[in-house]
Amino acid sequence: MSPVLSYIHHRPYSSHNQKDKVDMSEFPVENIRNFSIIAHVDHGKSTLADRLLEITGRILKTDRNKQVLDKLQVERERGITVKAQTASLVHNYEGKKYLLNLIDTPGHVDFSYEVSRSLSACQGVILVVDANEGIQAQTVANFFLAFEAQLSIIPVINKIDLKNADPERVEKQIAKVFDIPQEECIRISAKHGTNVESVLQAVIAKIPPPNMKIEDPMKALVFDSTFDHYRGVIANIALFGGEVCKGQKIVSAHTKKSYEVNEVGILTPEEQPTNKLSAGQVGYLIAGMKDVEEAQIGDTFFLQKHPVEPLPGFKSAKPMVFAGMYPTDQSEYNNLKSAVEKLTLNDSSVTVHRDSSPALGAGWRLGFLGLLHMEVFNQRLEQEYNASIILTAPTVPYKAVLSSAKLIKDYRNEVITIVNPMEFPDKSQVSQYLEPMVLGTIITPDEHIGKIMSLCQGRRAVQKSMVYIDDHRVMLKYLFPLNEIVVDFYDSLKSLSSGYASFDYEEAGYEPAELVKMEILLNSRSVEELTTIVHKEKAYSSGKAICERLKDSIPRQLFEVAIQAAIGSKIIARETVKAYRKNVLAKCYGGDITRKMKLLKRQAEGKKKMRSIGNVEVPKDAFINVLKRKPDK
Ligand SMILES: Nc1nc2c(ncn2[C@@H]2O[C@H](COP(=O)(O)OP(=O)(O)OP(=O)(O)O)[C@@H](O)[C@H]2O)c(=O)[nH]1
Repeated sequence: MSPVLSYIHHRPYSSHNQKDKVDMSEFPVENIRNFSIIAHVDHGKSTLADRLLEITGRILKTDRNKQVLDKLQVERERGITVKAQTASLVHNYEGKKYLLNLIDTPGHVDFSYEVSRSLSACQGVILVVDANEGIQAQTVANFFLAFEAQLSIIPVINKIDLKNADPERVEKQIAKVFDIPQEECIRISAKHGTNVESVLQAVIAKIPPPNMKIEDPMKALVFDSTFDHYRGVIANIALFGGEVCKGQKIVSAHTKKSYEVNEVGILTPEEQPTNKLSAGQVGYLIAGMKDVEEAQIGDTFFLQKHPVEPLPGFKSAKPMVFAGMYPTDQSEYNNLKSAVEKLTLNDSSVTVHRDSSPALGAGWRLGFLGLLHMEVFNQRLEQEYNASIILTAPTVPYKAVLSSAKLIKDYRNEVITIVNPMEFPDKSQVSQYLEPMVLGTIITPDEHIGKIMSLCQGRRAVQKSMVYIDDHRVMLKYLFPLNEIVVDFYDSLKSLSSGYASFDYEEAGYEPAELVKMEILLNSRSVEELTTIVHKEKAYSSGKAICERLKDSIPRQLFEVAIQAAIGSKIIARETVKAYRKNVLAKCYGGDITRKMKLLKRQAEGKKKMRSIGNVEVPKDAFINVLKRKPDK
């Protein structure tokens, strides 16, 4: 982390905040607005949020404060928002003072679950669209989330300063796809601050104040929660009625446990304690909860003396991608366990189940929202907890309808879900396998349609619709088997379209499929991390490709290594790595002992990054690389 980043990371907000304490008593409900900014990745949501924070005096106009709402190190490095953050802003308009609660939302397709939960605390959204790129797949997905939640939508065309900006064309797209009149669009440059003030005015004028009453019993919706080592769980809440203050006894509708409130306050975006939070307001609450499970997202808190009907929660996040995770060295198990526990405290969308395997020892089977989510989690474990891990091939949740003979023997449910390829039931016990499907939206300039259609066909997808959103851009809908898009579909799509096509997807149930378990063998020993469930039609090509790629990633050893792909006892592909000995001392003529020692030490360190399968040594990072197909060109 650069010194500037570390400054932001640890002390995100300047002392400017201290002078500017927000007095909550100044804000009756009609002067409150709760809103989110939604957009396709990179269309400028965080930049706009920063500008809004600046205009309202929450942060200073310096480069150091750039993208204040993107707090995690991975977010800064990857330039994506992973976790939603909240900030309360004060703004004067037409002689009145308003409290504007901005709830930041992540933009990537993997995190659309976070978007929908942020929206539940809002009455309106700012829909940001890039003036050059126009409407993209996530713009469409996010628009419909907001539309279905019946929120007011303020369309904003950003980056009008760009040379190729064409705000008029984007306004026409918005009118066509979303049925929003062109003249409602606000043209801005978030980067330069141009016209950003009118966005704030639109928030006040067009988004209704929350329709909630202080006289009603206290009802607080938990829309996010984080864990702090000193203070326990910090729950972000939106008050749908009544008031809550320090010292009161509250109850969780979900766990039925009661707590005494230690602190309430608003986020500016750092925590600022207040005397109380009232109906319509958004803020945080601390009540001695030790575990994020105690403040589940979607839960309702109420006062012990005044029980209420809980608010409708959200659908809980459904993991779409599963992988096994094991410590490279079993003696590291306990350290890794505590790192996984700490990380999942702040990311309740990861599911964790203990797992063990004869080859890899004790570990976990983790469920993620998507592959990016999995990579971000992995990166955080390595960066923040210095953990060294082995990840197995990601798999999607398949289902199997067990045949009656098998059912009678095991007293089991008729349909089982398989998240671990090692537990894939044999064909003889199954009457039907099912695979998860998704409905994908692709938006692309029309010159790439041909290549994209053949990419989709190659992924067993079925086209559902094709609509022109303007003269040159097309929106395609396809039904995909989830397995076909999980690993590298997005990379291929980007590379085929020179980066211009965008993609988003939603769940679309299950369909029958011919599935088989494919094992990879190294000198006849199965490599558990590479065992996958594949479609029968794809087994040969995928087995062949994995063997070829493994051949490139396995260094030559003292003996010959046979790499094979097998379905049951049938070998479907084979490659061979010829024997060879790498003599690291070969370059070391003469008798410089310290240099020899150095080279041997380096070789030993290299070996630590290897995993032995039987007597074959495989570099650890070979596993995930081997599974990634090369982007189709
Ligand atoms: N020229 C120009 N660039 C902009 C403008 N607004 C944002 N950008 C740039 O666009 C890129 C993406 O902006 P972000 O604000 O990080 O985008 P985002 O939508 O928050 O991205 P996610 O958080 O990953 O969803 C950055 O390099 C910004 O500097 C603008 O008005 N004009």
